[in-house]
Amino acid sequence: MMNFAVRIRGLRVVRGPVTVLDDFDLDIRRGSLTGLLGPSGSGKSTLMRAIVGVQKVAGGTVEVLGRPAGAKDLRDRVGYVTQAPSVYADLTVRQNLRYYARVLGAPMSDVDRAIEQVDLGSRADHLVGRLSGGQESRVSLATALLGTPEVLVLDEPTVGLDPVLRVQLWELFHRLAENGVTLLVSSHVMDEAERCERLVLLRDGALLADDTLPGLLTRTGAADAEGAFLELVEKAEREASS
Ligand SMILES: Nc1ncnc2c1ncn2[C@@H]1O[C@H](COP(=O)(O)OP(=O)(O)OP(=O)(O)O)[C@@H](O)[C@H]1O
Repeated sequence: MMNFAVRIRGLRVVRGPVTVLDDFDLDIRRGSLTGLLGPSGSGKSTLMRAIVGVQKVAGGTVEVLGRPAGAKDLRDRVGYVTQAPSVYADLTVRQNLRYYARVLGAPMSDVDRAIEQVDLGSRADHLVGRLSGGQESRVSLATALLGTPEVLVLDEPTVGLDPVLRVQLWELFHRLAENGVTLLVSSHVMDEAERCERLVLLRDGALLADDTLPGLLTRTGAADAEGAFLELVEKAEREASS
């Protein structure tokens, strides 16, 4: 049994004039909930795109569930939610999910289950175009839960959500991980870090840390994830200038 859901070695991604990731390595254990943190522009979305196989890469290898990222047979095993809404405004929540279930070949019984998981039961027959931004992003998330994927890659799923909903979504992520799903969840909100088993900190496309929160706090002497991140940034800058 392979222990890693994602294995990345020597990944290099160039977008336009920018080398976003260079000689990048990362392993993600199966069934883990990993937070991908870093400031805007640090390369989080690019890394996620490489993992789901929609990013052109200039070098290195990305393996997901033992297969090359983007392989055809990974299609229904890997769920991906981007920051841009991917659902149809002129369809209801349920119609959107039925459509995606059909495209993915997922059972129709998944539709109501996914709607409940993102707590949109009371909005199931509302047009997506009439929902709030946070509700709409939960519809996108629900589409990724269809077909019970083994790996979920979620790009800032909690942006624009109120604190109560954020907590509920993190509880859902934990439940999924307990059931063996591997989750990679990006955020630029450091306090969300405290909800992950493992934290991957990115800065300017470089891996600043890949550790547990307690490990990070011990290593940096900081009181919280934000402090640890700042300490690691300063350390990297000291090393770069010496
Ligand atoms: N289509 C593109 N063409 C050229 N450069 C790009 C493109 N998309 C992103 N980049 C550059 O790649 C770098 C990383 O971007 P990326 O979107 O991966 O960061 P991010 O950490 O996800 O940021 P955010 O939190 O703002 O989404 C940035 O410097 C950005 O300017």
